[in-house]
Amino acid sequence: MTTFEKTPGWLDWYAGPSRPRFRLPSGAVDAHCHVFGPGAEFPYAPERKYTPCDASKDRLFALRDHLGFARNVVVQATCHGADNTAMVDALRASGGLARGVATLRPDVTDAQVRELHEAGVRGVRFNFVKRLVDAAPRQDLLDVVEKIAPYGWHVVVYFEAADLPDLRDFLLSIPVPLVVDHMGRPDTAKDPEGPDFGAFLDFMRARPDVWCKVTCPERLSVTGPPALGGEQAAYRDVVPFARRVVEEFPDRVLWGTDWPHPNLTDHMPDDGLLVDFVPHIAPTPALRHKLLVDNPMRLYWPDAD
Ligand SMILES: O=C(O)c1cc(C(=O)O)oc(=O)c1
Repeated sequence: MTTFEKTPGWLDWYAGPSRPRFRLPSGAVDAHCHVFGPGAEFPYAPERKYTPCDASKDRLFALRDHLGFARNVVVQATCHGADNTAMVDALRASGGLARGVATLRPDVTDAQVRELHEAGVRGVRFNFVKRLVDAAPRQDLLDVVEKIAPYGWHVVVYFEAADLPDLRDFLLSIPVPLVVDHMGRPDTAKDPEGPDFGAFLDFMRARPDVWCKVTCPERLSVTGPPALGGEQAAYRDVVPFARRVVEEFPDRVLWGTDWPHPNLTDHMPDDGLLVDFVPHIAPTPALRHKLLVDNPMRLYWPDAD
């Protein structure tokens, strides 16, 4: 049995989250969350940039039920590299209530992609955040796209706002739908109406199949206050950014908890209070239903009734 020592300063997920005041619509999907290990069963990858606390599928499913979600989309975390075993184990244990996003190397075989598809994987993640992964050659990424395209998968992309100008043309050349993590990580100290976030909105306008996760206020907020201690006005500086995206692109936005919140250094949010953030960025019941139910179902469970 392998034991792992957490990265110094690692913040564990919040035990005992509150029950959200905002009642999620029936059938809501937590469209961005992860499992970590447990490391003794599913060892962390040698090439990882951090070693997390364990965050098992059982904990994830308990949180799903506690918060009032019906389904999860489990995104492969970089601490597991391209070994998708823990994520796939969660999908298989979910009874069809979880879909997945994998990390793949260009030498993946068609049989392996098919097996992942059968387990519930519907996307592949390309990570351009330098603190999380070593850069992959673009040709390798295009080779992966060629393998997944026949299965109707999409590409989830994670990048920092400063890297968008360099990545834009490459990303827009990828011939399958794109899903951007965490709004392309805007600098929320800047003006949401300014040129930097404008460049991100332009990127979304460039193709009708670019989607956006309006997630991670706890990561993007500069001024807080944190979602702790019953705070109902958490992360207010992030609201105008997320709301702009939700209002302009109501049919291609997704939301998720990001549990178990890798690499936070300031505080670990109460996930119940994070759910209470949603009505601030999606102010009407119709927008919330698209964000939490219709959109993720169209992308991840298109054949469900
Ligand atoms: O896969 C990960 O390691 C990862 C990390 C972060 C982050 O550190 O920002 O965010 C994510 O959504 C996923």
